[in-house]
Amino acid sequence: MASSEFLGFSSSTLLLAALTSLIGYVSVLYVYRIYFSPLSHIPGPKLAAATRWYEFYYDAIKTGHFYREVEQMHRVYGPIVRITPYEVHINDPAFFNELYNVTKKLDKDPWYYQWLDRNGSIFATIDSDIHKRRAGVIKKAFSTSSVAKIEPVLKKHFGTYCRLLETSRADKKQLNLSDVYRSLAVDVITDLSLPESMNLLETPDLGAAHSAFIRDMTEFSLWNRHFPWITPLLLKIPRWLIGLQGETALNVIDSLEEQKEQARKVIANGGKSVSSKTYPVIMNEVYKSPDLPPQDKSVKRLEDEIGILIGAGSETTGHTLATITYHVLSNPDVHQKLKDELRSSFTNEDLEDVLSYKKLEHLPYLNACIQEGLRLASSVCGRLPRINKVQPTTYTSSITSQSYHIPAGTPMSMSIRDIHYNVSIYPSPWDFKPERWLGEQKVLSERGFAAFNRGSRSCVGKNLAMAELQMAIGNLFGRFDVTKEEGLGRADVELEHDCFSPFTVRASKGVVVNVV
Ligand code: HEM
Repeated sequence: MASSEFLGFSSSTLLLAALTSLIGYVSVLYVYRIYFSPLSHIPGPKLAAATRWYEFYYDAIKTGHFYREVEQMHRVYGPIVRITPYEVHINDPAFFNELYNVTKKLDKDPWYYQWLDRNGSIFATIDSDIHKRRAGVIKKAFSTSSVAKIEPVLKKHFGTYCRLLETSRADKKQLNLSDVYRSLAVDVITDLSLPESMNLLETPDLGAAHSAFIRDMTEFSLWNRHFPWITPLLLKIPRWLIGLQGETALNVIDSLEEQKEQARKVIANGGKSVSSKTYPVIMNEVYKSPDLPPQDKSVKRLEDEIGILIGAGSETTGHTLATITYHVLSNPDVHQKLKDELRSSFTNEDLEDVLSYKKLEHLPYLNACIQEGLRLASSVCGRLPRINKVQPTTYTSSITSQSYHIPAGTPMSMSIRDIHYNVSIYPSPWDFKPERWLGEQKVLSERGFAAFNRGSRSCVGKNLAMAELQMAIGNLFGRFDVTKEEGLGRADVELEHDCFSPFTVRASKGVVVNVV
């Protein structure tokens, strides 16, 4: 047999046959997906309906730009669009409560939520029943009464934050609050949940390297969504080889290893606190919980939970705080009103010490600024796909009254940002207007508010987050005089890359301020 032949066929004949088969397969798939799929009646661009490579291009190659395509699809095709061969996206505030509530037991979409390779965390747990079991312990730790008990922990970390502001004032040195806010949130969440706290605000770079690591890892993970073998494979590559890729790749690997180490410590100590922590440490509580089976206490599952607590607890809070700070400093009237409220509500003696959230939670203007910041920041910008495994769903457009049948098993997603920027709920949605949350407009504004999502999969850290937002903004504007660094602009807080968390343009230096 000649080397260029196989079973009597020449190599060129074989190549032609392979090519013809491939073209045939792709054509049949295209025709099926566009004309015969159970989703073929849902409007949307044909290319997006034909192949997931469309999303891949904007999501992975263009780093989190698919959201822009989805927004454009809605402008062209209306409130429901087929954004991939398998998924529909809806932009209609009237449908939000139907999709995200406590009564319907919807699953999360495994394809979408696998991107961080944290599949054992409550965040990425797909099945609603397994989620209920796992989330119980963590929800208890963040209930209003539990957050009240950890006030001393908050005061300690916000004390460090206020000292940094004082030092910055004394040394006349600018402060990058984008980094400081993220690090502050990491210090709080790691103190509350891990055997060892990270104390990033006590490091020379105030945690800037950690913020960079979270961003690099999250952006890289977009590729993992499309090729879920990438992260597990990366973790098998020897450290020296990864080192050839540079510092960033090493930082990612080292931080992941550190999280694994913390999980091992929880197990090795049998869930007992070995540090000076006198309050229940969340991961210890998870490990000791009688409600969880042994498989829910493996190193990998604890490690997944730790990674998510750190990421979810810091990026969201950090981005929201940076957004509020930028907008308050950019609106002199708002800035003045906020300072007036804070400074007239406390004595000089009160203002010498860290203001606790218990003193701040009832101040109307402060909380209006926070609500408005949560809305504009929409710190979870990723779409949130849910699946009803059992029953089909009917979506009726609140605008055209047209109904669409969505088969059981279809991922259906909505984006919090779409609701928060809807003109019928929030007129001039791009403007920072704390007044929306006061007086008569408040009812409508609150009806649309979804920063922490709604229903059974809503944010478990909401109470902690609110306390942190109140303390960070209340202390900053109540106790310090701050000005914007020249050049600071809206792009420094605006969503550019949707990595589930909103990331700004890479060139941004963050929200840099002077304390005067
Ligand atoms: C401004 C701050 C925050 C915002 C805007 C926010 C927003 C959200 C949203 C929208 C979700 C739902 C995600 C989904 O449906 O897939 C969520 C889930 C979650 N958040 Fe937050 N979050 C914030 C702060 C925190 C903090 C401080 C923690 C710390 C514990 C935290 C931990 C979590 C966890 C663990 C989940 C997954 C919950 C589950 O699936 O049961 N978040 N958050």
